[in-house]
Amino acid sequence: MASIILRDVCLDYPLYGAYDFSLKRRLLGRLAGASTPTPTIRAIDNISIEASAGARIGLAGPNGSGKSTLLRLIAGVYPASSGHVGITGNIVPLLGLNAGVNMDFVAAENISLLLRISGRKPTPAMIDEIWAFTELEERMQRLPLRMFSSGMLMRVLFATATAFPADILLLDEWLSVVDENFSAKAEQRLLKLVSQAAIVIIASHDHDLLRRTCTSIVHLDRGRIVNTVYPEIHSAYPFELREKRA
Ligand SMILES: Nc1ncnc2c1ncn2[C@@H]1O[C@H](COP(=O)(O)OP(=O)(O)OP(=O)(O)O)[C@@H](O)[C@H]1O
Repeated sequence: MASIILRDVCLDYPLYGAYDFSLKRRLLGRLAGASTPTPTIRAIDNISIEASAGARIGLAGPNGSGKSTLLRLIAGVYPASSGHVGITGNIVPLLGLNAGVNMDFVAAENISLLLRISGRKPTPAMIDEIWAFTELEERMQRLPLRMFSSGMLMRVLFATATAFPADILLLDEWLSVVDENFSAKAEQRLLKLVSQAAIVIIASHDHDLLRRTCTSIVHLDRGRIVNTVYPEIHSAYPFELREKRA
């Protein structure tokens, strides 16, 4: 049974390069007996959330409030700095372009890589099916991803990430660069994935979208939960995928 338990979770990003970390300065500091802790920024500050099957959670809040970081933490991209994180179920994170890909590898290799990261053993048939969904020319399978336009890249990543059902689906900025034709097809595939997933978490600036689709909306500010509201009417289906970003 899918579940998410976050208890008193904090996440600090190290701020490499934001200060003077020259070797000379650090050596002098060491000689003088001073310790030089890496400065950090607290992006997630003491957050507790529990979700079980059926939960549709919206994350709202101004730019920099921690929505994307929280999704990445749940996806396991970043470890928590403190607190307890308990996740049961397989996660499909749709967290934007480039996550987990190597732009110098050819498209087919990247599809294999992404499938392996998500715990599957890629077969030629799987890769062919994913490629067919992209509707890109056959020859492009053997080109490095850096030669793809952003829309083409999005097609490959989307087709791969949504190829298998998820227990937990995480949605951040998504689909904004895909052209009209692909978008309708992608929307159908995503709606199917949303309806099959036990838990869905959506980060968005579109409050109408969140009210229509979520069982609860968590408002964040500076990494903290300000409040949680429970919209009375929601539906897992009629959802507009083109988010309005602030
Ligand atoms: N890789 C990083 N390194 C250091 N700090 C980061 C990094 N990513 C995000 N931050 C900081 O963490 C905080 C939360 O950022 P995050 O991207 O999670 O916010 P957000 O709510 O998703 O914002 P937006 O609505 O603009 O997408 C911000 O203060 C941001 O500057």
